[in-house]
Order: sequence, then C-alpha cells, then structure tokens
Amino acid sequence: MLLATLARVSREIASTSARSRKTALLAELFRSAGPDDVPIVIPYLAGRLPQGRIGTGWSLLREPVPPAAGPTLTVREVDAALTAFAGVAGPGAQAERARLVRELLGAATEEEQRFLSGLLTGEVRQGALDALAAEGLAAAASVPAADVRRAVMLGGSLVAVGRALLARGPAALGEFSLRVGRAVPPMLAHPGQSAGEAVGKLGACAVEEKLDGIRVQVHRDGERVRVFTRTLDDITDRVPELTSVAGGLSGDGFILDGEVIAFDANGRPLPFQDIAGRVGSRLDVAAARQALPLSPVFFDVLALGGEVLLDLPYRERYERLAGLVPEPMRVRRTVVTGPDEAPLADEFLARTLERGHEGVVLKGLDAPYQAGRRGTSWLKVKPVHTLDLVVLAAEWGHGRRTGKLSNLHLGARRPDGTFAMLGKTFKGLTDAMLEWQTRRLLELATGESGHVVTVRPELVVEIAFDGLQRSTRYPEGVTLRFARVVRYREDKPAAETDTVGTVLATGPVRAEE
Ligand SMILES: Nc1ncnc2c1ncn2[C@@H]1O[C@H](COP(=O)(O)OP(=O)(O)OP(=O)(O)O)[C@@H](O)[C@H]1O
Repeated sequence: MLLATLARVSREIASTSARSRKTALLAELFRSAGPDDVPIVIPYLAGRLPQGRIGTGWSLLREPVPPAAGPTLTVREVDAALTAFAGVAGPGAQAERARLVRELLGAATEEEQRFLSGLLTGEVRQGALDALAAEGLAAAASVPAADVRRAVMLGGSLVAVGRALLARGPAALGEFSLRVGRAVPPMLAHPGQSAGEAVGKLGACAVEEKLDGIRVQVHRDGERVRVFTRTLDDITDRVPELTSVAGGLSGDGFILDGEVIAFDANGRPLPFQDIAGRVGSRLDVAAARQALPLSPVFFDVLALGGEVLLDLPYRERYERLAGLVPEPMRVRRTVVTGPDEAPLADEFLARTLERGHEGVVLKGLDAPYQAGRRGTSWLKVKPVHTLDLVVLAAEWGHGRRTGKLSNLHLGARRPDGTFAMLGKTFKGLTDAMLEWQTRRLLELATGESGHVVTVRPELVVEIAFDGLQRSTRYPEGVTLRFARVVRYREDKPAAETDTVGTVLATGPVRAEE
C-alpha cells in the first residue's frame, strides 16, 4: 500500500465527525491492503510506530525538507526505514539519524510529510482509532464488528486478527479464543452512586470488597504459571508468592482474576503506593518479598480445566472458583437477592470501609464475563470520588520548584479519543513526585512554548476535587474546584481514563467565581 493512500484516508477521517463515514473510509482502506500491510497500517492510523518509541522527536523534524513531486513510498518502505533508524547506534548516531529522517521526508510528498511528522513526533496519537479500525476491518471482511472485537480481546491484538482476516477471510476469526497462558484484558466496573442504587439496577448480585491493590490475572498450564497486570504486562518474576499459590492449587488449565494487596502487622490493608512499589520493583525480589509479602485475593475464574468459562453466569463461575481457591484467598462478599435486601449491601459497605478497604464492587449474578469491557453488570461504589485524568502539559515551577515541572494541565477523554483540558493543579505533589514527574514528562515532551511543556497524553493521574465550576477558560466550559493530585496511575492506559461525560455526571456545576 502506498503511504499516500494511508495519509489521505487518515486526513479524511480526521476531517469528518460521522462515525459511519470514518468506518466506510477504513473499510475501503483495508480492502486495498495486503495482510502484511496490516501490522503497519493499524498502528500508523492510531499515530503509533510498531517499533515503539525510537526517539524521532520534534528536534529532528525542525528543518523543512523539499517534498517529492509524486507519491512512490509504500508503507512497508517507511516501516523498513524506521526500523533502520531505530537500529542506529554508536558514534555519529545523531548525524546518521538526522540523515535517515531527511532521506525519508525527501521521498515523501507534502501530504505524506505532514502525516509522517505527526507520526514521528507522536502528536497525532488517537487511541480511539483502534476501535474504529476494528469496525473498518469487519466491514471490509463482511463480518459483524462484535465478532472482530471479541477475537481481538481474546486473541490479544487487532494486528493479529486483522492480518488473519485479510489473509484467510471470516473463518480465521475462529482461531482467536481464550487461551491459558495468553493475557486477556480484564473486565472493568462502572461507577455507581450508592450500594442501594446499584442493587436496584442489578437485582440479585454479589457485593464484594473493593480492594485497593494491583489487578492480577493468574494463568496456570501444568508447571507453567504466568501473572499479568491489568495492562497485560507479565510480572510473573516479580510476584513469586502468586506463582507458588497457583502451583499449589488442585486444579489446572485455569485463569484466575483478582487483586493483589498487602497488610500491615495489625491486619490493615497497606496503601496502594506500597503495593505498586513492591510489584514494580524488579531488583532483589526475594528481599522485597520479605519486607512486604503480597496476598492474592481472587474473585473470578475465566477458564478451568482448559474449559473457557467467560459466557457462564457469574454465579456459576463463582462456584467453580470456590471449588478451586480456598476461602481465605477469595474476596470477602455477601450476596443479596434484590432491592428488598439493599440495606444488607449498605451494611456490608460500611463494614468494608471500617476494615480499611476503599469500597465495594457489586456484580450481577447472571452476567457473563465481559473481557476488556466496562460492563454494566459491575458497579463500583466508594465514598471518595476521584477522577483519573491525563496530563496534557506541565509548567516549569517557580521558587522552590524551579527546574521542576510542576503545574499539571489535566484532560478528560472525549468520545472521539481526544482530550479536553479541565484545569490545572500543582497541589498534592510531594518532592519525590515532582522529581519523578519532571523526568517522566520530559520523556513524553512534544514541544515547549514559554514555560509550558506539552506532552503526549499518556500519563494518567488520579485527582481529588471538591466539585465542578463553570469556566469560560476551558473548552468544555467547566473546570474542577480545588483539584489536587492523589497519585499517579501508571497501571492505567490513557484510553481508560474518565470521560468528559463522567466528569459532568459527578455533580452540579457551580457558577464561575
Ligand atoms: N472485588 C473486586 N472486583 C473487581 N475489581 C476489583 C475488586 N476489588 C478491587 N478491584 C479493582 O477495582 C478495579 C475496578 O474499578 P475500575 O475498573 O473502574 O478500575 P479503576 O479505574 O482502577 O478503578 P478505581 O480508579 O476506582 O480504582 C479493578 O480493576 C480492580 O483492580
């Protein structure tokens, strides 16, 4: 496929707001793509490089290069050039990299150059395009979009599914099913207002402790145990406790879903940061384990004995879980039969908070497991409302904070995957956080103007606030009152952060002050 085709379709997609038109454009694009173009076209559409971060920052693109007269570059040639770029090392690397970028841009037309610049600086990242690309692929192959989405969830990647679809047609979707050993995106929860309201919506449901730790998915296939995080990172080597627990259960061919937490000497749960620090550390795992032993708590089972259980109702999955995992390692829960028993759910929430946990998750007993979805059959209820927002930019600090990136520009997700700025904050940041965020944000920097450094919208931060307020300064006409940083959420991708809609639903908007 010519890069020109991709650049044109990408521009047309950006200039229309109609989802059906975007899908039609993508379907046309995939009809003209070969299976081997798919691993390049899909990330390029979303503004990513298949090679990951390779240091093609804006500094390399500052000098204009005369464009080529006509389109000749193919996407595979561009990909090969960037693989070569990524491999440059040693003395003179900087000059060689600049030469390679100039050579690539020189072979590109003006429109292609614009596309490449966006891609190379990371400025045109749009996570929402992966969802659209799945729909475009489905339309190109004449299969239901839901089938493609499910294959992607279970098979691990849109690229693998897209390639197989274009190579072998609709029958290829059957190749993608849940497999023990291959991570699957976990089901997520919707926010609920109160336990009572949640029971009203769900009817018969389990009310479970919401534990503030790290989500884990534990796979065992014979001797082989693997542990994955919510972002599907393999952390097996960092959590030996979980490997031995999984190895000791009398069952095989299973996938367990749960949370890993830790307790202090009095049996109170330790804060999230401590657990994140332990799970994040690769150094001297044995010493870390001694200092802060982890406790797994499981709440679901997605496969057992090699059988896929996703479509079973929760009550049946839980029965299987209870047959496999002893009670102390299962989440504490109570079951209510319907709205008449809502007071039991409230009481369970109150006791859970007393025990030091953050809230409850209520789960419909008849619901299947919706991998990778924020299912409506899981409702989380917690007393302190916070938002997970994305850092869009940061300002260099003054006084004690000179030389540190301090005031953060915060964004909420729009339905099209872009971000709307909601306000700024430098409150709640400790010295260690300032130090860390300066380093991290400079890695994500895409430009600097005055004292503001703009960054790729990837870093997620949890924000507490006291309500919403009208403001003409921000694009959605609202801002957060007294926003303060609670913590970074490196375990959460930007595509899963709170939307403008969720923010507006948190309460009334006060008049501008
Ligand atoms: N009993 C439980 N059932 C399901 N998830 C639980 C449970 N206890 C704790 N959790 C955690 O809560 C998360 C569910 O909330 P959600 O899916 O919205 O993620 P989140 O945005 O990280 O939530 P929050 O920011 O409220 O912690 C799960 O990802 C999981 O890590």
